[in-house]
Amino acid sequence: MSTQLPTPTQQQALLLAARAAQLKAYAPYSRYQVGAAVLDDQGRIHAGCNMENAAYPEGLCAEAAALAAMVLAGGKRAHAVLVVGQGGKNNSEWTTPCGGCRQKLREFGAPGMSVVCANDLHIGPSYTLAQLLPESFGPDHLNTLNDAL
Ligand SMILES: O=c1ccn([C@H]2C[C@H](O)[C@@H](CO)O2)c(=O)[nH]1
Repeated sequence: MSTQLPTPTQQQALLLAARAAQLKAYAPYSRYQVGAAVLDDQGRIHAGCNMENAAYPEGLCAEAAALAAMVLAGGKRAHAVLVVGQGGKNNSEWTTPCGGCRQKLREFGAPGMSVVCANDLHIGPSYTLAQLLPESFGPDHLNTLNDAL
């Protein structure tokens, strides 16, 4: 399976959308604002931001919000996702998706989907989902359910 790195133009479009979303993040508790943008099977981009809650576990990650926007718009598969968070000291760090978001991306990722990590200043490394979530569990394990789809 070949990895589908987004083109430089697509990466820039994803970064712009994710950055715009990041600026709208509701993160009063952690003060860690995250934006995410997914490129769907129709070439469209859907963005999301994190949304925290006074009851802390009820918070939502940016990747989950972006995937929900894709689903709402009728998108079926994410071909690429870009996540942007704060870059830490000297902007030398990148936000990588949390474990729960890796599983959510597993549900909607096209084969070879790339996960691009960025911070306020730089586009950083890209990963495949297989790198981020090896030996993963997914819809194909639920054969009986799949038969009904
Ligand atoms: O991949 C990630 C990692 C963290 N967060 C959010 C959750 C929480 O609101 C804040 C700090 O963990 O960042 C995301 O949105 N995506």
